[in-house]
Amino acid sequence: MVSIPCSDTLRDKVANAVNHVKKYSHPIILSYVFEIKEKDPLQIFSSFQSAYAGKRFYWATPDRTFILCGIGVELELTTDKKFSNRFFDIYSKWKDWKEHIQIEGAHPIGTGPLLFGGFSFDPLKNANSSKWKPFHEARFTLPSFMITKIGRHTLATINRVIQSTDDINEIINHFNTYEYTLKKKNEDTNSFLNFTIKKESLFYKKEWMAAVEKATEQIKQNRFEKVVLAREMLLEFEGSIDIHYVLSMLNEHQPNCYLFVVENEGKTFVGATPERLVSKRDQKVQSACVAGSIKRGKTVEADEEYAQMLLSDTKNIHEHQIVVKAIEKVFREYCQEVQLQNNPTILKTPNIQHLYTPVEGTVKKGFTLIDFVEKLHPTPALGGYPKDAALAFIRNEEPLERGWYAAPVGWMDDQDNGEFVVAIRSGLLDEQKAYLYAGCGIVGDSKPEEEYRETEIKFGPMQHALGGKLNEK
Ligand SMILES: C=C(O[C@H]1C=CC=C(C(=O)O)[C@@H]1O)C(=O)O
Ligand SMILES: [Mg+2]
Repeated sequence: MVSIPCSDTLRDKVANAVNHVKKYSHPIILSYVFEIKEKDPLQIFSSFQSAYAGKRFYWATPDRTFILCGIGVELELTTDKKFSNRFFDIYSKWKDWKEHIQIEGAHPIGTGPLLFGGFSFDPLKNANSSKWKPFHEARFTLPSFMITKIGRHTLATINRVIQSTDDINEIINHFNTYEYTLKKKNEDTNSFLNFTIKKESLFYKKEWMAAVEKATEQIKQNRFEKVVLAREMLLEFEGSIDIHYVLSMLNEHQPNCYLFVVENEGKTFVGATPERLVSKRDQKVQSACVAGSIKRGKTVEADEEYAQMLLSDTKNIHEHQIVVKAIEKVFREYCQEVQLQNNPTILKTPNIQHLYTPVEGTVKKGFTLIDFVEKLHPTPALGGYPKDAALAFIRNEEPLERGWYAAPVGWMDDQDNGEFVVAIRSGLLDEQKAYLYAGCGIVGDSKPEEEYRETEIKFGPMQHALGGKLNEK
């Protein structure tokens, strides 16, 4: 098992890093990666609750074979730039840092210095509240330390940003202390539901239904083809929401979904989304078209019947194909080879089933992960088509601030590997309040009542994780 080197070697590495800082007049990220005894990342997440609450993140893939748990904030990159600039501003800030990174230890993808964070859905939406303010138009953090679970392997990363004025002994101490903490820490971390829903508020039902009606009329007049309209639900609690409880519930009850948690001081953005925006590993990029929905059946037979109905439903196929067309276009432009199947299959989550078309490609030279994020966001599964007309409609008609809901959330490393999901089936937790979000794709033959019912199903996973009801199937 590899470890932090003995103090003499570590002292040499740190001295080297300090020299680099002096030579280039730029701080450096020194990153140590080593394998540790198998640990449960959920336990790690919660065992740092008291000392690091507000400074953690969590990420798990749908099959849970790749998990990240970040603790502490070593570096924070934010931007309040509008439009696409929010993507490129973050990218260029990270690019500056990439010249000043030193990694020690074998570091498979998903270990070493990586940023975790996300982007706003639409910087042009007027914010009437300060609800999402600390999240900025984009915010990414480099954790002080991180656990990466890859299959059965558990790896630890300890990061330190070294400034020219830093004391060598203090830096060495940083690595030794975190190494000790990571290897030893193993508290009992069971948590129980000790908060209860006091009040549930749904806003603007009439206005939302009217917006759906208006959208279908404009679609029929060919102003645009599709728009995604979302709703907000506010839950108020007796007692403080325990994020470890919420995350454990999502982990257990939302298989087949990505899990993400972004803590930002007093606020936490959390969700269990089935939808990948883009993943890039070396030159391979993958995305997924997830749009078109139907409920789960109570029996295997009923469930299959619903799946077959969805696969042949013209309204849902249309809703889905608009997404396929848009994602395919980006892949054809940025990739040299593109693979996608002709017909959608079914993606089932415990609450709902979706039409699903995965897309894969080999990236053309010169295009980066952020190029894909920028170009894809929002896909017509979250915004609509054409993009600008749909966004303008959402901005004017949707009675809520999306913040980071339906926007890209994920991670990226220093070698341009990373993955972003679209942050749906999610909520913003703010002390004793939780704001939940759910939307649906509106096309010409959408019926407001049916779309409303679809959003009710989509609120289900977060409502349940917060101690509320699990939508009956
Ligand atoms: C916008 C959401 O779902 C999207 C993703 C899958 C299916 C969708 C649909 O069928 O309408 C939506 O496009 C949401 O869950 O908040
Ligand atoms: Mg739909």
